[in-house]
Amino acid sequence: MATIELNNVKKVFGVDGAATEALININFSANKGEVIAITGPSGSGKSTFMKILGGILSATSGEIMINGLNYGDMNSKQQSRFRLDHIGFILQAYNLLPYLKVKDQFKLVDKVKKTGNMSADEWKQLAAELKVTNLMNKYPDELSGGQQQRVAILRALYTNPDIILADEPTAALDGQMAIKSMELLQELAHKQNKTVIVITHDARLLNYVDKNYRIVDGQGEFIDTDDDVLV
Ligand SMILES: Nc1ncnc2c1ncn2[C@@H]1O[C@H](COP(=O)(O)OP(=O)(O)OP(=O)(O)O)[C@@H](O)[C@H]1O
Repeated sequence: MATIELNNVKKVFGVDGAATEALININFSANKGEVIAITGPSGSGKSTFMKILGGILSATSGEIMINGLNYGDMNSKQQSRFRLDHIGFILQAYNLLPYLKVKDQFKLVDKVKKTGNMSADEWKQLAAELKVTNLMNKYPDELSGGQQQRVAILRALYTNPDIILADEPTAALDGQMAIKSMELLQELAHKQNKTVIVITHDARLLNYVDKNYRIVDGQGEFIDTDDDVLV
């Protein structure tokens, strides 16, 4: 069974004359243990696709199945709980809370999700790998973009999600750290059987993915990962 399945998904923003068809007819599936790149030109629908996948945005029509459950059948409370338990988001805006020091971002997670998070040892080890150990007493606005992005990766992985949705997770990182982060995501998929879906414009990262789902003008298809068509 696929972990994620989208059938005939459509998303229209606005109404009548002002309507934008961001996604026209999306059919997509992802399995456990896979890293899938989402590529395509600017404005083609990639972020919209990712938001629908993560339940941040609802589809205009179509079916979204995650871990065998129909997302559309859940009420908003069930959807929030499902997201917390199963999905790790690494978004462009880093989703760190501005009024909390880095270390307190994790304490907050412990309050809302009391079980199943990383152990203290796992957390320390990953923090060291991502080079964020010495940033724990800082507020997000005291960090560079790359530092915020690395903390956001740690924060997203802290809950041990089985699905990781990342919107350009390496955009603010230097080359070496970008590769290291992709290796980390690939390892999580291949060794821990997680599903990793990554929007990227960076051709180098295609070396770390199993499939490339390309979206153009709201329509998507799987293409060969050797075709490094990104824009
Ligand atoms: N909240 C919104 N309201 C109205 N239109 C929107 C909204 N969000 C996105 N769109 C439109 O939907 C289309 C797809 O946008 P989307 O952000 O998904 O593209 P993208 O492929 O992620 O682009 P980029 O690579 O530049 O981030 C665009 O035409 C965009 O203007």
